[in-house]
Amino acid sequence: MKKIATLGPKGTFSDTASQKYIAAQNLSHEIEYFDSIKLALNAVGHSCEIGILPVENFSEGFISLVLDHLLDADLFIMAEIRLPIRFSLVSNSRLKQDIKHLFVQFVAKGQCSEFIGSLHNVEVESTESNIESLVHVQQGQGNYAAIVPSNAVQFGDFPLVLEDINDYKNNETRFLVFSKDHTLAAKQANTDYKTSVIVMDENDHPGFLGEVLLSFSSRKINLTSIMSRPTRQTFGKYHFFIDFDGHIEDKVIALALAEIKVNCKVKVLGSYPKLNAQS
Ligand SMILES: O=C(O)C(=O)Cc1ccccc1
Repeated sequence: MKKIATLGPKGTFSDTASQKYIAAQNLSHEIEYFDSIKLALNAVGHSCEIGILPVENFSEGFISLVLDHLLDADLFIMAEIRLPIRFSLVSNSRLKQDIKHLFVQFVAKGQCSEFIGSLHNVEVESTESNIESLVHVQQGQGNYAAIVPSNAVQFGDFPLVLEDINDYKNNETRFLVFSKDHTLAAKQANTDYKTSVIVMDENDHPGFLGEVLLSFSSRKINLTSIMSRPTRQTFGKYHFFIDFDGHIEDKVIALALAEIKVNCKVKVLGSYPKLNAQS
């Protein structure tokens, strides 16, 4: 049976995103859970055909670990998934002020930073997944607490449950569906597409970014995000992750990319249906 690699264990937001994708696409894939985002990414094209991992939170921005993996790995983006994200705090203590040790997944930390800032004299420990945080409290001492997906806890599970502790009420995370297979799905009519590329300035030259942006703006191509990541070779050199509206097979997009390729290396990560929050 074909497999999807995601961040485990069962019950993580990545699991929820994977289940959502399986249902929407009517897939019969089995989910294989990994202990970290990195391990799940590494499994794509090996034990699993597909990987589904978080890439961007609407308040915190991109998860660098995932972007950096895309630089080196030969992965293709097949789809995006958007998921509403709500966090609760659970604790074995009855009172918030009795909490001494907090477990929080490293992506969740930034999304609940105001709440975490309201805790005093608490040791904060990063975890790999929100369910790992939950398990620490289920198995741990009285003064332990964890930030967990709200749908992972039920009334009465813990002496203390504080709901909706995320900094922004309409919190959302975007997940990407990755594969090693670069075959583009046939472009559907009446579907809005988005394309992701990495632009690398091979021969560092003045005006590089301005030229790239002009190739898009002069053709009225709408950029939806631009993000720089250090090349990790030397200070001051960056790769640019650029998302824009349109499909790689659209004439204007092909022309823009051909122009950019004259001076820069371009890695196309994929063209996939663009989602809105309700999708
Ligand atoms: O740990 C999880 O549940 C994940 O899937 C990672 C994550 C963390 C915070 C927001 C979205 C996804």
